[in-house]
Amino acid sequence: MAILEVENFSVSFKQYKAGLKQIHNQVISSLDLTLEAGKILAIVGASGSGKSLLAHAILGILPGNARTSGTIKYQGEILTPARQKALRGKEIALVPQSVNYLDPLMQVGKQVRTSVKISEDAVGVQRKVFERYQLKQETESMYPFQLSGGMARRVLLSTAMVSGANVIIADEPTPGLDPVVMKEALQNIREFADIGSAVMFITHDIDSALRIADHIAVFYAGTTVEIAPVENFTNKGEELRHPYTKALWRALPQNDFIPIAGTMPHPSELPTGCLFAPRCPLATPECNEEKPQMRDVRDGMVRCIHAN
Ligand SMILES: Nc1ncnc2c1ncn2[C@@H]1O[C@H](COP(=O)(O)OP(=O)(O)OP(=O)(O)O)[C@@H](O)[C@H]1O
Ligand code: NI
Repeated sequence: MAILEVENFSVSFKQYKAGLKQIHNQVISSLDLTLEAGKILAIVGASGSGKSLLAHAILGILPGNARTSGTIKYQGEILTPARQKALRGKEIALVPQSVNYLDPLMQVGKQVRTSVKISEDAVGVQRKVFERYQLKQETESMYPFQLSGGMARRVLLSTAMVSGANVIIADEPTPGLDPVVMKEALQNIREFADIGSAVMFITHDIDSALRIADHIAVFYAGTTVEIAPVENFTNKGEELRHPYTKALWRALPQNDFIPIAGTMPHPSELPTGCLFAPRCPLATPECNEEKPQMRDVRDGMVRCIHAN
């Protein structure tokens, strides 16, 4: 069941440069995606491709100078700024990357309790979740600066878990972890889906996405180029649809380990046609004419006129 639907959604920033020259940064373009209950959609893409901005758009925490168009619906109804504010941290929760999201001046137990539903026993729920994540009871009276990295990660998970949110957005929750801790962190994210939440898992790392996600959305220069079931990431990538997804897959060390030539275009200088065309081995003159629409191909979606 679709819980969150992003439809034809775009985000841009107007910025002034020296001499009052105005530049227009199109950071998310015509994006469509859907989060389903009990499923993980991983958002995979290079740095600067717009992953965090999408998360912030859903939560309603974009910077004030951002302009948006298109719609985001939660349980079939449009998410207005007022609704986003009311649902944030309750029905739509963020698992942030960094402990900096915690209030440095508040004991962490207390912080977690503020996310417990009003109808429930806050202290009891917080202690239970700390036990679940193997945080000793004395942790509750610590301040964020006293936590180790691992403890901080579990406190952040606790906050999302006690909220009982229907939508969990995890933005790069696993950078720089050793393999054992990584496995646990990924398992923790999977658990949110297993108890019925719709999960958006943002990561640079295709490998960790493939370990827990149901579908992978590949981001490039502010939009999805492909949404594919994880099973398609196999062998030489024959089942994948977009040349960029195939190239990303083949670039992994366990595959051909061949980097993709060229760089992603900056949001102020997007090509008029297909955003990937300047780097694409399959590009033809038509690719430069207009932006390809996202279309259904087999059991996935792709934005490429040549895909089949
Ligand atoms: N407040 C802002 N004003 C103008 N441009 C911005 C602003 N915030 C982000 N951007 C631009 O939007 C683009 C997308 O940024 P975003 O943080 O969403 O990328 P990301 O995919 O999350 O990258 P990373 O993997 O490094 O976290 C970048 O080019 C960034 O410079
Ligand atoms: Ni980011």
